[in-house]
Amino acid sequence: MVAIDKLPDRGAPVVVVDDLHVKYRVYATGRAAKDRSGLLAKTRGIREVHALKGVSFVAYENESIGVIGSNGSGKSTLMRALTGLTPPASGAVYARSRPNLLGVGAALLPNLSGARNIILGGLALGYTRSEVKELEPGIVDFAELGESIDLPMRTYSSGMQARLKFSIAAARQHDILIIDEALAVGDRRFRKRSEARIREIAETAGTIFLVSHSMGSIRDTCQRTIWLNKGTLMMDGPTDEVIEAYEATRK
Ligand SMILES: Nc1ncnc2c1ncn2[C@@H]1O[C@H](COP(=O)(O)OP(=O)(O)OP(=O)(O)O)[C@@H](O)[C@H]1O
Repeated sequence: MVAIDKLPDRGAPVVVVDDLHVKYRVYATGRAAKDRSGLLAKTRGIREVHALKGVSFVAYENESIGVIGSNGSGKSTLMRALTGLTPPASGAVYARSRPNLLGVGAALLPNLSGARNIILGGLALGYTRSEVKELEPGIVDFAELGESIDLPMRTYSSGMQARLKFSIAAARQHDILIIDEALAVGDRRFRKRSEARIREIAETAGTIFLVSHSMGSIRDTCQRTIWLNKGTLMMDGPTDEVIEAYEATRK
């Protein structure tokens, strides 16, 4: 069901997803079950997971798009496909510029201080060295980590780590920014501030995808929402309508 024409005025198209299919090939070890002849049962071997099954949509300038769906519905797969990290089995993703995934986590090192990780995370997101230096005080302020900024990151709580990651990624304007569940672990006050920052990025010509299980965050941040179910696009339209339909199926 597509209710896209009910959305307000559109800017230029920024991302086009065209009949996107993604498949994972996994080696299943299977259970050590033997059949009656004493041979291993055929639960082992390469198995294919068809994670996205023909997803299509267009994202425009200035949009914050919520991405919802139950566990395993394909949300993270779709986001990784947008960044080019996961190749399509068929179909295509066209983007005006390379989308940045707010998941600098992989690049951050637990034994380095928050301050050193700001440099590392900034570089991983493609900021220049001088940009990182310039942005650093703002990042430290936004993360509100106080003196902990000089302690190793392994001493941070998961909420503190999430704040640092968000602050690094949101310090700069992005053309296309993908935020996958990063807000879920922060406290309420930080969540509100991050949501405000997301709206700001979207207003100044960015396009944001926010993947979340928190309908509150999606409602407060996104005018448009995409609902994925078992790898297919169930609905794409105004957030209130999509969340209402999604919640109706979960009662
Ligand atoms: N690296 C991988 N290798 C094999 N299968 C994978 C891989 N990543 C995801 N999958 C499978 O693809 C499907 C979609 O997973 P995905 O992580 O995209 O869902 P999701 O909607 O983001 O879930 P969640 O809400 O739990 O984060 C699932 O069946 C999952 O098991």
